[in-house]
Amino acid sequence: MRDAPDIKICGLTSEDAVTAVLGGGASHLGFIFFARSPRHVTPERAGTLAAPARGRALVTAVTVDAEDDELDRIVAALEPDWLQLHGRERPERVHTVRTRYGLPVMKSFSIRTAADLAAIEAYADVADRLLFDAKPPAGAELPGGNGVSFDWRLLSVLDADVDYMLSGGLDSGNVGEALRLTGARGIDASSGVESAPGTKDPARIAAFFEAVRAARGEPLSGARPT
Ligand SMILES: O=C(O)c1ccccc1NCC(=O)[C@H](O)[C@H](O)COP(=O)(O)O
Repeated sequence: MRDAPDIKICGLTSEDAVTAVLGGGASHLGFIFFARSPRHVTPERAGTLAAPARGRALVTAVTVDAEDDELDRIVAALEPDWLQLHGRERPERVHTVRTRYGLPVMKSFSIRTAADLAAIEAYADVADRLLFDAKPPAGAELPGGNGVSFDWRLLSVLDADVDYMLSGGLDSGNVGEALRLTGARGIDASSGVESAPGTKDPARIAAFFEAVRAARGEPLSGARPT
């Protein structure tokens, strides 16, 4: 059987959500630093929320075309394990960020068609991991967290050694199919585990982890032998 996929739950804004995500067994917690997002948190608030995750899951700071001074504040207050660059950062910028902070960088790509995958080649030597998200719908305010999926079959052309997280509209109802189709080594969800934009729902979070376990043929947490 494949290794269990990394699971990142993104856009955490409350202690209850952090507890639910850690309880589910997330490998990564994501905090959003983008003022227009309903999931935006300050670096200081993210640092407080992330405290219980230390040593249990990797803390990821999600930024969008951030300048050095903003990244300096985030890194100082949050001490993230990963930086996720979710804007239009060019390979040179990814390299600069990675070198400046000495942290691994996950670079996001907006995917709608096969042609959108051509961009990844230029990042092969500068990004530690890729994240494939759906291209935002026309008129969307946010570059991520839109709850829309792309055609996962597009990823079948990738070499097996391309390390990526799959995101975009994942929820408990479709994550099993997404894993089956892509074999992704990492998955990322945000709005699919919310009851309203920016409000994570512990029951939906639990259902998401159960769906991943079910897809892997693992015992469900409610059905484990005592
Ligand atoms: O989630 C946001 O509000 C957001 C805002 C600005 C940049 C990135 C953002 N999210 C990044 C993520 O990694 C999300 O988890 C990813 O886009 C998937 O979101 P969803 O489709 O809602 O599951």
